Amino acid sequence: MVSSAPFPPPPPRARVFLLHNPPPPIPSPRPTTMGSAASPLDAAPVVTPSAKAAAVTVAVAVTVTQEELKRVAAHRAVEMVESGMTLGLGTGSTAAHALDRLGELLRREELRGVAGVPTSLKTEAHAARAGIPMLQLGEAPGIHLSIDGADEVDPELNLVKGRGGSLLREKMIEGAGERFVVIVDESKLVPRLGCTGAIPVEVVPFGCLHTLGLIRKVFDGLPGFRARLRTVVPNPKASADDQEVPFVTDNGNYIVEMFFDDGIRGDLREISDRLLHITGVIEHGMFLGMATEVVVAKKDGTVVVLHKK
Ligand SMILES: O=C[C@H](O)[C@H](O)[C@H](O)COP(=O)(O)O
Repeated sequence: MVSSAPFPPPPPRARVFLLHNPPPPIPSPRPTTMGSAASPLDAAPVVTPSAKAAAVTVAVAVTVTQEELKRVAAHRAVEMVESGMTLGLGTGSTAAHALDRLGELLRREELRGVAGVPTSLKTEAHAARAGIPMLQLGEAPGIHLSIDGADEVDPELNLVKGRGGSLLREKMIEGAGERFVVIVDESKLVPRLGCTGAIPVEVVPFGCLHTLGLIRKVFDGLPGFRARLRTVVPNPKASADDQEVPFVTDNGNYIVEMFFDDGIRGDLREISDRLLHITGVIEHGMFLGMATEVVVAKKDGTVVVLHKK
């Protein structure tokens, strides 16, 4: 169990802060209801109640984007990295900020002797550009800490991952480490997994439509449940008539997307077992009980760290 925290429905993806001139002071870190340190957004000052009043007369709109919130969460997680650590390197737009920050700290020699195990080919290429030394899974004696984004985080810190298609390597690497720190902006907090989009399932290409049928049977009769094979248009400049083809993961597999009206309900571990029991299913994107910490960058300018209980 985790401490109670508000898990509202997804909010708008940008926030307008009203600033006065001169900007209000950055508040010092303060404890939160989750008992962890809060940090100010380093991209935009936090508006204090008195600043809000002043803003009525002299207002300058500054938009703190979702991208900036991702960066703030990523930088906070990288503060947990120590020299000599082996890291699981996550995949996605939030994890990309962590890669850039790690590269920067290694270049400045504020971190030394750090190596990363990449969770996708894309991350491998990004980490190489950032100058992060890399190891393959199994080469490292152990993974001290993994840092990765998530598509959704529920109140128990269960996750949906893999909407970018990288769930299998992520689960292998992040499940092998001592700590798994998830980095998200506030919009990723949900009351139930599957509220905001698909829960992906990686399947072998052979007989994929047969496997799709078996996955549908797990949720037989559930109102609103839908499942489909993820497809892509091979050439982005293709005409509307061009055939879509299955999306192929780094492992040469396909992805089935499961959709639920208002999220997935029931015993998630039992549902996980039933899915994994299907021959043809390789792994699914529910990461149950794996996250040890979740760093949440909030629109109000604070960063909250939720801990697994
Ligand atoms: O396959 C993709 C990964 O699981 C990502 O960690 C996840 O989709 C979150 O990505 P982003 O940080 O871009 O929202």
